[in-house]
Amino acid sequence: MSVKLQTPIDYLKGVGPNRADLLRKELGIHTYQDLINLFPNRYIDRTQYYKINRLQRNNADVQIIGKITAFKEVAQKRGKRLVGTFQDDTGTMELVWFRGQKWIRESLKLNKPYVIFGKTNWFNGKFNMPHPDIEGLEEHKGNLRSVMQPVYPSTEKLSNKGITNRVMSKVMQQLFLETGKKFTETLSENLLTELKLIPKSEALFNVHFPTSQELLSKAQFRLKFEELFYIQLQLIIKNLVHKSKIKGFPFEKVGNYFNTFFKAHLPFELTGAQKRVLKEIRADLGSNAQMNRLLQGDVGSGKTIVAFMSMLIALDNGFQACLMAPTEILSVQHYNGLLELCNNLNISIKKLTGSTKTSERKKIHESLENGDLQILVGTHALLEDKVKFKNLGLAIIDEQHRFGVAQRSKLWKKGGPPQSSQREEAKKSLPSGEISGASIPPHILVMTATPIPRTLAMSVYGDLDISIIDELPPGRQSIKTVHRYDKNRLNVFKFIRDEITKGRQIYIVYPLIQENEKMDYKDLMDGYESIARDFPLPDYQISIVHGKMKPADKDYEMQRFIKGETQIMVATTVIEVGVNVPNASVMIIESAERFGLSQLHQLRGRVGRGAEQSYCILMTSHKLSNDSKTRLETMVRTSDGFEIAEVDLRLRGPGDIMGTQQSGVLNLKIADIIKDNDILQLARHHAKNVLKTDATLSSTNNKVILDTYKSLGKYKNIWNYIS
Ligand SMILES: Nc1ncnc2c1ncn2[C@@H]1O[C@H](COP(=O)(O)OP(=O)(O)OP(=O)(O)O)[C@@H](O)[C@H]1O
Repeated sequence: MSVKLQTPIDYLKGVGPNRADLLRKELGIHTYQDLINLFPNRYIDRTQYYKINRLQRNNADVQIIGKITAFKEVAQKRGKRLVGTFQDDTGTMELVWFRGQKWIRESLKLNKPYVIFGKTNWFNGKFNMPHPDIEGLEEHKGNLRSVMQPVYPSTEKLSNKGITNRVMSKVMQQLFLETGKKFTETLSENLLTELKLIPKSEALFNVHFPTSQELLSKAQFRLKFEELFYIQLQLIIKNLVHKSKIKGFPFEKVGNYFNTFFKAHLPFELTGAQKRVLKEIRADLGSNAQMNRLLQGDVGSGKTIVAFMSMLIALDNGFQACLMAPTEILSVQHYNGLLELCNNLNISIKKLTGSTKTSERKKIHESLENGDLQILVGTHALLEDKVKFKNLGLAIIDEQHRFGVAQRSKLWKKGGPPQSSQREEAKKSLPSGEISGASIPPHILVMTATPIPRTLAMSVYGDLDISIIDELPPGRQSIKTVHRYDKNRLNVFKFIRDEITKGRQIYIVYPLIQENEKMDYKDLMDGYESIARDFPLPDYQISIVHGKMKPADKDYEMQRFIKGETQIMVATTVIEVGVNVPNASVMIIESAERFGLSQLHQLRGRVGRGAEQSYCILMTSHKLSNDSKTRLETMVRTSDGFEIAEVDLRLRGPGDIMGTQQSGVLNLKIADIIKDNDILQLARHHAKNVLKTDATLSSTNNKVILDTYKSLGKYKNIWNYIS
């Protein structure tokens, strides 16, 4: 059987070289197996028949039994059309063909019972059906698709090239005929029995030729479960292998740095969530495995202190730590924040960014290599080859979405040479025969302020451990969010004046979308000028920050705002992540309809960081699309980052959410990451269970799972294994 499924699609009767080419190019179908795994995306109920006198205008999926009583050719502007009079016991209508007329005339017989299927139009006082799907009544009765007709994805696109849905169904029938309808089972007996799943062969048959809704549902459930099960199995195994194979340095103790800070210098009491997450990190760092953890926390939830205290554990064990942020502004801010926290602890900390002067750079390189420097904060400048640590024990990455996996792995190699003394010490505590020092990577903590819907996190980051800070520090007031139109601008400006009089600061953010950069900069500069007119010197001071400014100028403007020397900050989204100015209490987002939901949420997170009541005003001037309306309404309704992320996922689909590209979620053939969330949870639960009792999948019962798992490519196509 396996030989058969690998057969190139050209060999299937009814395909031929032209169709084979189309199938390959347009649908990526090369073999019999690819074809079997092209699942229909919907089904038409073909047990219902219309009567001609019950037709309404523009009915889709209409099926009628009747006969053709006459043909005529009608001249039209270019060429002619063929018209057939079609009659049932209630009336007549017309069938129309604009091409293939000769063949139609030859193959269809007058007065023979036919079943026609298609979309009806109303033209010249009559119903007609152009290019109907047509078959003899007898043939129709014996046809499997006469119950529920599958509609295959993309056939619409290909139907004018000859691959109609009907052709696809025929080809599929032929395929099942040639393969004998028998396919190797790919789930274990235990799973089949426990979950009452139908066998593989039955599922494949019923998904392509369903004979009832009930069987179709069972077939879909089984195949969706299977698809998600193997993705989850793969992710969990990856995580387990990581934990058992990739050794990390066990940070055994919590020492002076941590304890002194905790007892004497903690600026506030930690929230329950911060404590829980710190415990999770502490447990990772103390184990023999390398930590590979994602720290999710909504904007303003207090990730920085967690990051800092994790660094203290590294320092307590004689290791260095680093923190990498995606932008200069953010890394400077992190640096300033951490510098303050380091103040009483006598810790050496430096920052390294693109604008660090060469002489300073040299000093940093030296002190990193000789171990004098304990913490380095910076941008991707940290990844440069010249940056060598003596013994990097913990690397923290803020907002890794912007860095990507390749850069994350670059940090892995920065651990430092194996001969350093702490490394030697740490190695001694590893079980004997483990990986050599050179290949022991630092622990990695990835922080993100963009909540990732749990469903997606499970699929995309299933191989990372995830910690969530789901509690805001006490005393935070919710940010009042409103949507205002351009015509309300005067009121909005009055509101800004009032807030400034109270001593608050204001952000005004303009969109900046790369494709339209020129226009956007013009909008920003026009906006700036108009604000400068309405808020004139010397009463008002305005900062402006955008991506085209030199880093030093940006920093200067940013610092003026942070110090409270300016009251208004006009900016593009460069201030989107992480910027922390507690006195800023109003966020005005211009052309808010142009921002994505998670971006709006991030921007709003820049206010509400102090004790004062804060506001977010979403300004729009244009007519809104439905999606934009949903985005703005969601922002006004809720400030829960996870809820917002769920809506975002529904609106944009997983494809646009960063990080999904590397995962299997985009290649799903039958399951839907959003709609099939329940099946996903079930699949994850069972994948975990199977591995809990039989981690190596070596039991007889799990042999089928092991075989299937082994034949999986790197999620490229989870269905490449039936044989
Ligand atoms: N437990 C706490 N109690 C009171 N204030 C806290 C607590 N934790 C953090 N904060 C304060 O809350 C503010 C936000 O914290 P932080 O900057 O760490 O948030 P964040 O999670 O990094 O958010 P973002 O991703 O938006 O930068 C800071 O001013 C910080 O000092």
